Amino acid sequence: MRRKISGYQIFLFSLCPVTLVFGHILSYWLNIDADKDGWFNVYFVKRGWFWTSVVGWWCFIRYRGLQQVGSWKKVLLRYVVLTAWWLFFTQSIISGAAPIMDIVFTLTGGRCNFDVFDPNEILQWKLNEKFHDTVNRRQRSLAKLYNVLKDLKDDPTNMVKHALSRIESWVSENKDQLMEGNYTPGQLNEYIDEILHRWRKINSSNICQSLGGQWIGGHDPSGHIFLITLMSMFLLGELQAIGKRAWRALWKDKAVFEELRAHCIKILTLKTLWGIRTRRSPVNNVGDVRDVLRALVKPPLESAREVYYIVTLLVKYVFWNNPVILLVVLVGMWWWSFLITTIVFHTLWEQLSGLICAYIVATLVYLNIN
Ligand SMILES: CCCCC/C=C\C/C=C\C/C=C\C/C=C\CCCC(=O)SCCNC(=O)CCNC(=O)[C@H](O)C(C)(C)COP(=O)(O)O
Ligand SMILES: Nc1ncnc2c1ncn2[C@@H]1O[C@H](COP(=O)(O)O)[C@@H](OP(=O)(O)O)[C@H]1O
Repeated sequence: MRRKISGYQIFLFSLCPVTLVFGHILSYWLNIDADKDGWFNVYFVKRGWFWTSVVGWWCFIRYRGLQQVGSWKKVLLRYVVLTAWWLFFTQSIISGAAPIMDIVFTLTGGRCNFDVFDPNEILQWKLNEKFHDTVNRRQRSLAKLYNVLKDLKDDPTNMVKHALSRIESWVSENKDQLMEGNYTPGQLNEYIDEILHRWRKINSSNICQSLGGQWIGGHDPSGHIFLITLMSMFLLGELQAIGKRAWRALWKDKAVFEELRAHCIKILTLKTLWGIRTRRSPVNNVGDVRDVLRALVKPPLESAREVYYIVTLLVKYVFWNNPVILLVVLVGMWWWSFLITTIVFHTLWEQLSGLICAYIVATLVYLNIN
């Protein structure tokens, strides 16, 4: 018998593909800059599986409890399958072996590149502006490369020494003290490339990054699109099972909003220095200094107490009673980052391969959830 697909499942299975198409269309009109090193990307998206696991796991505990062994076994199995696929696809879990996305990249002609100097500037010795996309990243990569080359300085030729001195001068921006040698920038690039590839098997983007190299040339399935598709489908997929309970809990706590309103009103109507009437002395008709002092100290203390009540209420409402709010916020954040990736980063084919690899596995996992 054919199973009927619900409206929610249509949303679940179409969210990422539709966003990819939407983002691709937007990319023709929009020309935006996205900061790869921004806190949102570095601390949230790039550690996305961690946040997704914590929030998903917490929702599960709060809505299903740990007693119903039957239900958590199934959830755990789905979680393990998705986690294993994320690990195999994006991380080097077996020592020496590259993750699937990096194998695809190297098989299609990509490699770790060390074109540090501009080969066309033979006399000027300029840094290659295509070596990493921002000045900051270029400087950081040069610092890494410098440290690696320093460890290799026992190399019999003095080319390493030469490369080192040139990179050092760029890192410290002390270009005038360059030691001249009989090499062209292109030769030095080739040389750095050759010794590093000879010294170490650079088969993953992580190793390449740690040496300061640039991972370019092949088909590079988008890690962000892959990870965000997997994370969103996991969170939204599990929401199917806890959704009704979560929805009921959200409305059961309505009294909280009344309480919050009352505390906010209290803050807004607190008597300030200007609102307080001082008692006047019958002798010289001067205001009571104690009243003034009270007016200075009391309102801030009372507002601090009210703010404390508001924060406690909100934390209890969101984190303890309704963690589904965290889940929805997280999905919203992932969706936004996904959209930015589709507009700014990778080719369409690289976005599609990232999407398809995550989508197929997540769809198999969530098509027959019950
Ligand atoms: C709603 C109900 C949900 C039910 C959940 C049920 C059960 C869960 C059960 C158990 C879970 C137990 C504990 C969970 C808590 C913590 C575990 C967290 C473990 C981790 O994941 S730690 C590692 C975190 N690492 C990341 O997140 C890295 C992600 N980043 C990447 O993969 C890459 O940076 C990239 C692919 C995004 C980009 O790569 P590049 O292109 O830059 O190379
Ligand atoms: N939404 C986003 N916001 C900021 N940076 C993003 C991004 N999507 C992708 N990137 C960056 O683009 C590069 C390719 O991403 P990916 O292959 O994971 O899709 C990565 O750079 P870095 O690896 O140099 O940090 C990544 O951080």
